[in-house]
Amino acid sequence: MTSNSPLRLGTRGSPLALAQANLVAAALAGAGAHDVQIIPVQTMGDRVQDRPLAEIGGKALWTKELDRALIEGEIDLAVHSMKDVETRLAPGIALAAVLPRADPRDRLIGAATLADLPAGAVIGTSSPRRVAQLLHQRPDLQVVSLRGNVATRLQAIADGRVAATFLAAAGLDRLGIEAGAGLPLDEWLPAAAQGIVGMTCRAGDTDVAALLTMVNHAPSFAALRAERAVLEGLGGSCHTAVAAHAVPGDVMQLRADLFSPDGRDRIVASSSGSGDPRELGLALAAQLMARATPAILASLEQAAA
Ligand SMILES: NCc1[nH]cc(CCC(=O)O)c1CC(=O)O
Repeated sequence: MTSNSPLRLGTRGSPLALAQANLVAAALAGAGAHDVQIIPVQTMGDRVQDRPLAEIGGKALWTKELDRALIEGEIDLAVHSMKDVETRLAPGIALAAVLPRADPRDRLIGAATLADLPAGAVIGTSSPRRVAQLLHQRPDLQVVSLRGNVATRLQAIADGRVAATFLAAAGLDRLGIEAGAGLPLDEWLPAAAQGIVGMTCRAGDTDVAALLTMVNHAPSFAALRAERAVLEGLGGSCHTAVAAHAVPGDVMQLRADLFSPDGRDRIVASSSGSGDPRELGLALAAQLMARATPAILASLEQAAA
């Protein structure tokens, strides 16, 4: 990058991804980088919409093409929903900054509360975490796979194909869609990193890294590191039914729930500390692992395979 060439920002092409890219471009403009070119890149995750993410190869589907575009110098930074970014970054890729976290909660669409769902109702979601959390509280419900972008999933409710679904509040808010009821954090934890938009660049690209550091929101980055460390410690992937949420501060509060895939077993753990967020997350993962049931251990082994 030279000072008079545009900064090329790579993003997925979905409406949500583009909204997030625009937020990053606005933040960069605030830091003096006014010449930002947004470059949509199609990923495998966007192309294959009819099968669960866990089945078609996991989170790397969202990032691989953007990673390649970075490494090959087609773009200077990439913007990601951090919840979709694998725990281990690809070689040569660095996570440089995050925006201030948006609402981290899941929203239930189709009913005001989980208790309001009629017995046996059909719920659409393809997230192993949401399936397990739901069945833990409501084993009577039926779950069917439902993928696609936010609009597709809302349409499934409108069409009556499912009675309810879950969407991240952050995504709905960024798209300006008012729908659903936020699930309280004390009853329903979100995915690690939910609501956090991150910026990656080539490792060693000090010019871009310095610019991104100017827009970084340090408390959200700290929360992200703790939550991602929970996944790291579990060897977690998008197959794993795990939820984690950190509240940053002088003393960070971290909670995580780990479920068996059928939702029958749930391990809850929490901790707080003022040290390294990653160490806090790894320690919490160790606590969870020490108490994991046979069904949970089997699902973690399967996810790692
Ligand atoms: N898995 C798709 C995905 N990745 C990030 C978000 C929402 C935005 C965010 O969490 O920052 C969503 C949609 C959803 O789960 O409803």
